[in-house]
Amino acid sequence: MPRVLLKHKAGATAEVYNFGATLTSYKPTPEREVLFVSHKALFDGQKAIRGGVPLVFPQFGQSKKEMAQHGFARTSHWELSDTAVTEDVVRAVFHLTDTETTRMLWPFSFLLSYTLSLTAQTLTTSLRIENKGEAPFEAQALLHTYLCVRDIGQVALRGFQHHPFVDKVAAQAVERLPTETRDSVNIAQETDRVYQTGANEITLLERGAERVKVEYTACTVNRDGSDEALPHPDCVLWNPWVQKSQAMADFGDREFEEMVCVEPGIVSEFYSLAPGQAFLLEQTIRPLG
Ligand SMILES: O=P(O)(O)OC[C@H]1O[C@@H](O)[C@H](O)[C@@H](O)[C@@H]1O
Repeated sequence: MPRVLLKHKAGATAEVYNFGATLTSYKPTPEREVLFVSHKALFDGQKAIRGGVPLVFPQFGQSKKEMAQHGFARTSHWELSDTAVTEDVVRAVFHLTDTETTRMLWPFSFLLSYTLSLTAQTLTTSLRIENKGEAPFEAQALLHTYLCVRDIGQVALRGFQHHPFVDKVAAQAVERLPTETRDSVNIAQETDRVYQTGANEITLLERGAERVKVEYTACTVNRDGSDEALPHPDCVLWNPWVQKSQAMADFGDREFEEMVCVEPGIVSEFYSLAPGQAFLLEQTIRPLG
């Protein structure tokens, strides 16, 4: 399958497949991989790639049953529309527009532009969703970032404290959302939470040492170019743990020990975009230590 390799003169590299515009590798140095991709991931141009950073759009989950879980962006073939190399940044831009197939699933006209910017120390992935039609539409979007870890038992995540969350594992209706009380969140069971966080920054620690930071923002861009930040972008925290891992054909039974997903997005509701308006959802992955 076609893919694009970004190489920074300082040594960092990134690899992106046109299929889903899925980022599958980010190495800040030749020896260090930041992203997790399952050994059983399929690269068949049909199934979403299990790992890296699949793009979720226009729905998170499957509230519209006629559309696949997490939408069609991650299983569509994107076009490489631009590349650029400057003194500091290596950049690639991918585009996806509506087709007859997408309009059958979701009857709207859109332009998705996905920009990957590799610097010596960071990788920024920026998804711009523009309403190209004449009617408003409602959508959700998320950057489904799979981070690799050495041992999930030694992992802690900072940045969720004080934020309300929906616990998708508990799956029972609650009158008021619980709030995260822990400064450091560890993972010792199936975890699937939508944090309604305004923190905009999650830090992953391994054995007490900071390893990687995911910084993120979301905003609406108006027709005239002005923008308004969404004060509370969401961040999903996911680890399938034992049973869910066994149930996934494209994921190893014990691979839950080697990954955790930190997924910035706008998913706790559907967001409305007027004609000509756009959403910008952006994350910067910053390896540390
Ligand atoms: O198997 P999929 O469709 O890639 O989804 C993986 C997971 O993605 C997460 O974002 C969801 O919160 C989980 O509920 C889901 O299981």
